[in-house]
Amino acid sequence: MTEKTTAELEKLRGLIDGVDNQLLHLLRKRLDLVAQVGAVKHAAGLPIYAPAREAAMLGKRREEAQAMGVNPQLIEDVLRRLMRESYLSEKDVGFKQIKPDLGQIVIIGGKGQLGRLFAQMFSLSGYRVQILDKDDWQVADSLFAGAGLVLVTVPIGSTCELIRSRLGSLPKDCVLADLTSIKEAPLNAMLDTHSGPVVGLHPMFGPDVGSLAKQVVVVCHGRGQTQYQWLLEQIGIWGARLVEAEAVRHDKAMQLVQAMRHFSSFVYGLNLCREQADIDSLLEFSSPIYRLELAMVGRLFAQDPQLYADIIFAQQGSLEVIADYLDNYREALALLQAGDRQGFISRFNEVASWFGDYAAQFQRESRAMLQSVNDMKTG
Ligand SMILES: C=C(O[C@@H]1C=C(C(=O)O)C=C[C@H]1O)C(=O)O
Repeated sequence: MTEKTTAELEKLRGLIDGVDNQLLHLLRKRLDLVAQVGAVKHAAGLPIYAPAREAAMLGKRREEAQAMGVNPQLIEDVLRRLMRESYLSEKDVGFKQIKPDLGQIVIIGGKGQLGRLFAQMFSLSGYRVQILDKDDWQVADSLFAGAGLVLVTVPIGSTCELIRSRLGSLPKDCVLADLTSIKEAPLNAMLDTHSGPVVGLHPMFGPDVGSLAKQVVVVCHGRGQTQYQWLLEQIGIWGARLVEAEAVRHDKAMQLVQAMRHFSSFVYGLNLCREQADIDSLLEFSSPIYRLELAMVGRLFAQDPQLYADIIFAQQGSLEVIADYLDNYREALALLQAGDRQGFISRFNEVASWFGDYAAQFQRESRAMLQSVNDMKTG
C-alpha cells in the first residue's frame, strides 16, 4: 500500500468509527425509549410484543430506506434484531398478572429447566410459585391445599403414573395442566384423576429462549376452559402464540417434528463419531449450510440425553415413522448403488413438486439464515 492509500483509508475509517459510535448512542437512546414503552405497557397490562405495530413500523422504514437508496432488507434485519432485544427488556418490569386472586402455583418438576423457566415467568407475573421436586412429596398435601394451578413438568416416562398416583385429591377448582411433549396420554390421565379444570400444554421451545415472544405453545383442551382461560391469556401476555390442537393430531405431528427429526440428528451425530470425523477440518471446508446443519446436530449433544430419549421413546407410533424413514433411505441408497442417476432425479422431482410453493419459500427463508451464519464467521 502506498502512503497515500494508507492515509486515505485511515481517514475514512476514522469517519466510519465516528458513525458507528453515533449508531451506538442511537441504540442506547432506542433501548431507553423501549424501556419506557415497557413501563407504560406494564402499567396498562399490555404485552410488550405488538406484531401490528412491528409490521407497520417495518413497512414504513422499508419505504424510507428505498427512497434513500438503502437496501430495505438491511433496515428490516437491523430492526428485527433490535426488537428481539426489546422483548428481553420485558423481564426488567415483569408482566401483567391476569389472575391476582389465584392461590399459589405448584410446579411439579420445577427444578427441571423448563419448570424453572415457567416458575420464573409466573413469578415475574406476580404469582406465588412453589416448586415440588422428587424429594418433596412429604409436603405435597399442604402445597396442594392452597393451589390454584398445579403444573406437571416431569419426564414423559413418569408423567402419567405421577398424575394417576399423586394428584387424585387436588382442590376441586384447582387447574391441572402439564407441559409434556406428548399430549393424549397425559391429558387422559389428568381427566381421569382430577374432576376440576384440566388443560394440556406443549411449549414448542427449549429452556434457552431469552423471551417467549413469538414462541408457540400448543394447547389441548381438557375440561373447564372458562376456569383456565386466565392461564392461556397469561401465556399470551408473555408474547407466545397459542395453537389449539386435538391431542391425537398433535401427537401424530410430533412423531415427525420431534421423534423422527431428533432421531435422524442423533444418527447423523453417531455416524460422524463412528467415522471419527475431524470437526475442525469439516468446519474449515464447510459452506454456511453445512455449518448450520452441523450446529443443529451438534447442539443436541450439548443437552440432556434423558430429554431426547424421552421424546424419541415417548410414542410407539414414532417407531413406524422412523422405520419408514429407514426404508426410504434404503431405497434411495439402492439407486445410488445401482448408479441410477435418472432414478434419483425422478424421485427428486417427485419430492420437489410435493413441496410445491414451500420449496421456494424455504429457499428464501434459509437464505437469510445462511447469511447470518456467514456473518458470524470470524476467520
Ligand atoms: C417498543 C414497543 O414494543 C415492542 C418492541 C418494538 C420495538 O422495539 O420497536 C415494537 C413493537 C413491540 O413488539 C412498541 O410497542 O413500540
